[in-house]
Amino acid sequence: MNFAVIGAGAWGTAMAIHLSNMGHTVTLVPRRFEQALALSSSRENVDYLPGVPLPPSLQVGHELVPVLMEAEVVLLACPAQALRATATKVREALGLATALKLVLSLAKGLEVDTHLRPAEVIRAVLPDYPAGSLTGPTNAEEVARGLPAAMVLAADAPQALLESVQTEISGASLRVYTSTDVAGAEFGGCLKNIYAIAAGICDGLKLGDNTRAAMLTRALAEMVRVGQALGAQAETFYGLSGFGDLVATCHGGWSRNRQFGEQIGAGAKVVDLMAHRKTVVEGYKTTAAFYGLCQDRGIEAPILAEVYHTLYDGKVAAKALRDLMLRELKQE
Ligand SMILES: NC(=O)c1ccc[n+]([C@@H]2O[C@H](COP(=O)([O-])OP(=O)(O)OC[C@H]3O[C@@H](n4cnc5c(N)ncnc54)[C@H](O)[C@@H]3O)[C@@H](O)[C@H]2O)c1
Ligand SMILES: O=P(O)(O)OC[C@H](O)CO
Repeated sequence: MNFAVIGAGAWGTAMAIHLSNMGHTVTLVPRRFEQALALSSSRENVDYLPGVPLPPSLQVGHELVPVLMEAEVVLLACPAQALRATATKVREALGLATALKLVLSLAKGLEVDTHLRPAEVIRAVLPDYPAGSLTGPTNAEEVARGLPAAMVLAADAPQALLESVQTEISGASLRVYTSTDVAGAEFGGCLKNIYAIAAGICDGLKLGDNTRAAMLTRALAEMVRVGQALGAQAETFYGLSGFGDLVATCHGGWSRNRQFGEQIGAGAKVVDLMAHRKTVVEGYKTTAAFYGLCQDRGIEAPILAEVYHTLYDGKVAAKALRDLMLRELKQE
């Protein structure tokens, strides 16, 4: 199959490496021309995924027009806040002669101004193509190194198309499940970043395993409540895109969302952390988006609300935790 991966951060690069190793025709298209040149010459993404060589068969492109003439599946591998602009570039470069069958987001965040999920953003920009997300517990470096992982392919697309893409992406190192609950799969991937920040805050405050277990369990309950209230199916949150990604991200020493929370728990200022970032922490803006949604719709999400107050209102993390602990008591 012919894949175009638009965006060459850690995750786009890792997926391009995986697909290329599966024998597919893959073109990785970085945002900047200089990055395309650097990747082509060094055959390594030194900025975002150092230490993993690009397979010789992986093509690095810069011009979208020729790439999109051949691509059957386009993976949009940028931060959530850049998804609309990236999808717009795709729309502008798509000619009448295109093989395109499916557009997938790899991003895990809501668009902060509109509160839209990734597939909704894609659909708004590219209404003529089936859209969805490829999501789940997948740290880029592990996927790039071929360590076994599993994911969910959720899209509003004909089942035969979903199954054929599932087959093409799956192999001994990546097992892909399909889902038609696009909202549930996407909400899971977005929400877990907020709770990974919360888990990191607990680590930064030097709390124990009991705190972490309590936080994760209540976070899952909150994900189900928020997701269901927004139209997703509860059971999706117990799968790879929900529980699976929550566990991976909250435990993973590598997770940028968890590390960000850990620094806040240890006393760092959010503005300072955001000012010096090169890589994306999706949970930061996505917390604001979900907080707005929950306020608008009257959805009770106390952990999410405390993360919001910690990130945006200068609330001290230890006070946020204490307020969660001292909420009114209730049945589980
Ligand atoms: N890294 C992972 O392990 C991983 C795994 C699964 C999903 N994701 C998700 O994939 C998405 C991309 O993450 P990543 O890890 O590849 O990011 P990254 O932090 O490694 O790189 C950021 C990328 O975004 C690009 N970028 C920054 N601002 C942009 C803009 N305004 N317009 C277009 N592109 C812009 C940069 O050029 C770079 O390619 C995120 O939503 C993330 O949650 C990441
Ligand atoms: O490093 P993070 O926190 O962005 O997490 C990356 C992936 O979403 C894990 O599945």
